[in-house]
Amino acid sequence: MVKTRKYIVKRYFEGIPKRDDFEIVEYELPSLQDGDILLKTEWISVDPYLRLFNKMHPVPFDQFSPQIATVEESKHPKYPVGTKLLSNKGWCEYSILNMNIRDQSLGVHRLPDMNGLSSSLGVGVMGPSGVTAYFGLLEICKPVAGETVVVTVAAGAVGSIVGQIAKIKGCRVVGFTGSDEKVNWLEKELGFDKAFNYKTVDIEKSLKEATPKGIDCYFDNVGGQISSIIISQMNDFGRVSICGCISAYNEDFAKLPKATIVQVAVVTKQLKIEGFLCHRWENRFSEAYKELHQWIVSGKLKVREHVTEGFDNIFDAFLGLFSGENVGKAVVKL
Ligand SMILES: NC(=O)C1=CN([C@@H]2O[C@H](COP(=O)(O)OP(=O)(O)OC[C@H]3O[C@@H](n4cnc5c(N)ncnc54)[C@H](OP(=O)(O)O)[C@@H]3O)[C@@H](O)[C@H]2O)C=CC1
Ligand SMILES: C/C=C/C(C)=O
Repeated sequence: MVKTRKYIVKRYFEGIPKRDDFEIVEYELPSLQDGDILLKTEWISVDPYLRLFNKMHPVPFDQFSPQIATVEESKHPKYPVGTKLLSNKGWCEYSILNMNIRDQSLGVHRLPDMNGLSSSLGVGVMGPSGVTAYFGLLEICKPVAGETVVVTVAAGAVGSIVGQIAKIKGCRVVGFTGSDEKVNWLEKELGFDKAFNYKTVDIEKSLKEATPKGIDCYFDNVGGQISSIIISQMNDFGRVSICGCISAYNEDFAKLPKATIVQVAVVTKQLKIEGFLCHRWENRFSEAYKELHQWIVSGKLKVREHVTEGFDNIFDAFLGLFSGENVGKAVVKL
């Protein structure tokens, strides 16, 4: 018998998530049945969308999130001991999956070939964050060399990849982020042409100065007033990829502060604005992994992880997303 622990959401979040919205439950897993595999979790991803989709299930529910686990015992011939899987099994130490009766909501995938890279990247650049940046930028913004790309939440898991892909494609890249340390990292290490701390600069003025040829593409991770300002400064036929709006996730959507309307700019500049969920390109993920991997090993794409250690610290790692603690992808090592 294997003893395990998992986080259960016992109450919906109101405002910023609180530790006692969760309960940690310890229990024994049953013995394996035909088709079952026993998974030992190695890496857990904490993501803004856990906040956004908090009310998707009736409470209580097991906290979902991407995680990487290794098969420790197997009663399925195609998943021998040692196989590494990415799934949405969430915040738990061990779990059992039946691979004959596949639960689609768990999104179980074999880890792509990491060729020597850390398996933790399977929840980051070689996983959901990578495909979000890759397809969200290339398929929706379709940046062309010489164009100007702006990205918000630029030092995060998705934004830091977006900016670097745009540079690889020959664009001028401007990023907004929440600290001077992050600004330095973007400019000095990732090669952004310009980055700003949105907490301390005049956004409208700084953006104008940093984009002398205007803005052709905007990758929006944040929503709110900063996005309205960026959209209002776009060039004719600009493209906006709406990836997320983290500035609103802890707010009551019915009482959100007003942001400047963007319709005037959208109509007069004939902008294209499209939201997306990364799963849209699921059947093309391998294409993205191949190219992202090549960029990483050739040194064109730099990857940074913000690693928290230990099952008991998962909640703190999650909360850190909303105060800007992480630089790069936030992951928890079990
Ligand atoms: N559409 C899709 O399929 C997907 C969408 N997403 C979205 O992409 C965005 C980025 O996610 P991800 O890269 O994983 O997370 P990050 O690694 O970027 O972590 C969160 C960061 O958000 C910033 N932040 C937090 N609260 C606020 C706020 N109130 N205002 C402005 N910035 C804030 C902080 O950075 P800072 O210091 O810069 O403020 C923080 O470090 C999110 O909106 C997420 O929902 C992610 C994955 C898939
Ligand atoms: C799958 C993730 C979606 C968002 C909006 O974060």
